[in-house]
Amino acid sequence: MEKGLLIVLSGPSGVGKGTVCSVLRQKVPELVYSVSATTRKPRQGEIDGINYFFKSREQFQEMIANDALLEHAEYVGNCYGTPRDFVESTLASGKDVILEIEVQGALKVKEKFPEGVFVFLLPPSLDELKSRITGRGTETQDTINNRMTVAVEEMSLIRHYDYAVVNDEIDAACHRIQSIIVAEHCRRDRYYSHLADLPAATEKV
Ligand SMILES: Nc1nc2c(ncn2[C@@H]2O[C@H](COP(=O)(O)OP(=O)(O)O)[C@@H](O)[C@H]2O)c(=O)[nH]1
Ligand SMILES: Nc1ncnc2c1ncn2[C@@H]1O[C@H](COP(=O)(O)OP(=O)(O)O)[C@@H](O)[C@H]1O
Repeated sequence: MEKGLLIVLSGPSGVGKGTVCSVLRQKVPELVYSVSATTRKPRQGEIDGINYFFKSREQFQEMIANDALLEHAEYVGNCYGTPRDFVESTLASGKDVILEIEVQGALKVKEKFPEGVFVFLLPPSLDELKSRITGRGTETQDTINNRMTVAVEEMSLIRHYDYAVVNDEIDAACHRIQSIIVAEHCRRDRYYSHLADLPAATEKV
């Protein structure tokens, strides 16, 4: 069976990754979202196992020691990581998986899955980024400042990505990502055996 596509979506805090991902999941229900582990405290309304697997530092270290994470990174004082088994088994079953992760983790995934599709979500401007993260109302002023500093560093790594998508309008950004997924499937179809009868078919013409 063909493996599914691994789609990695990164972008600075507040750019709209979570929002775009949840709209994308409604539009493309067959796309499987990987739930990360984190040591960050749950925000109001976040549910363990749905938004994240919320872990203590000790539990997170244990996951690392057991090689249970495909990648992990520290981001503004908290640890985040992608559970390995879920991603590998879902891809092996032929389904597409989307990871919503920061840049350091994405670059580690790229080493292991160079065939992955790496998409960077950009804000229309830095001013708009700051007003989105402030408007969300989940972070203290200190955290917002730290995240803005990290955002600028992160954006300098965009050259490692295959695609840049500006999140000006949510639906337009989702549409662009859907187009990327369709295009990547078409690109990979060049190699796969389900087209094996094509030469025979063309010979007949
Ligand atoms: N490396 C890595 N980063 C992750 C993972 N899960 C989430 N992140 C990233 O960690 C950063 C902080 O996430 P979070 O605290 O939820 O803040 P938010 O993305 O601004 O809502 C974001 O850039 C996430 O994309 C993961 O499994 N691995
Ligand atoms: N295209 C957009 N236009 C305006 N606001 C947006 C857009 N995308 C996301 N937002 C808002 O920006 C804030 C941050 O979005 P969120 O998805 O939490 O970002 P991230 O997951 O990248 O940190 C939220 O309040 C969200 O409603």
